[in-house]
Amino acid sequence: MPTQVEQGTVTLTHPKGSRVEILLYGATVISWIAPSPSGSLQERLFVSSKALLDGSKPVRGGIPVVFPCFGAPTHPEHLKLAQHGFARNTIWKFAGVVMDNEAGVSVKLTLDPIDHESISSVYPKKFALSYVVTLAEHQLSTDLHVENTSPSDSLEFQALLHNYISSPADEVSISPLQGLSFYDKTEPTEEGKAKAKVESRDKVDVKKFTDSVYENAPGRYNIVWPQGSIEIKAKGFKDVVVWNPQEEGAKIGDMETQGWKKYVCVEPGYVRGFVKLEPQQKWTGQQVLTIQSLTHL
Ligand SMILES: O=P(O)(O)OC[C@H]1O[C@@H](O)[C@H](O)[C@@H](O)[C@@H]1O
Repeated sequence: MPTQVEQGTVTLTHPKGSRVEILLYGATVISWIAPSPSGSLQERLFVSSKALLDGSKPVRGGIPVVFPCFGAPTHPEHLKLAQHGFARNTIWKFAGVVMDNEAGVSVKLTLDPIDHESISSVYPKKFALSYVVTLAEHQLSTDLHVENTSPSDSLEFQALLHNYISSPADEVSISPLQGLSFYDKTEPTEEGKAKAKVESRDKVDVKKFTDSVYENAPGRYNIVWPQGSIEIKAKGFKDVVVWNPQEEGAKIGDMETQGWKKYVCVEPGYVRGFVKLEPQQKWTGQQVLTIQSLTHL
């Protein structure tokens, strides 16, 4: 059975051994196992050993879904929402298998605010979310679909797929980001955070505390370390956030000891400004994570 739904978790398996686990809570992908080019199966996502998986708080790791605000809310319609919005801590519905063939297996999860008083009480907008997760032998795709179901109001939102890519943080490099303008959230003052910088590095590392929001990014990123490489392709997400807290991570309650050494986040998003959907319009943001052979680089 390539798809199993049990106890709030959806598990997809591929004949070649790849596997993905998705919690209905937050539609959070909490595990992606995929073979390296040499064939050995490896976990590709970091989840903190202190992460709570019981639905009491967003998962520290995997791929939380950020919607409708990124970071602390700034849009007037989002002011009652928590950091990164409600999609990552709401229970989604399993809506069925979308595809199941030799190439891969794909499922859909949905979130309708009508089912959640916790959302409609703070965000009385009409919209529908669906999330399609597709597993192939060396690849994981996650597509977020947003529909404005209102007959009369527009919908403005931000969205981001907050992957935690398992990798040695002190050895990774991320490219190509050179020449892009970015906002450095590690700057101590609001003025510093709001001032655009230009990325001068050919290969970006996260050896120090990094929280950078690159805008109008190319939509294709390579994360490379001595033993491996993952490519991220993004569509609909014009920005990308590179985050690793380094020692600042010790302040995060559900971060395991030195957990920040085990991952890098390279998060495709639409987070500078807002996607604006007119009544009945739809939008899709997609990320495709692919295990790469180092010899292809
Ligand atoms: O602790 P949270 O809410 O999961 O957020 C983690 C990080 O998420 C990143 O996307 C943000 O750029 C960071 O500023 C933030 O610290």
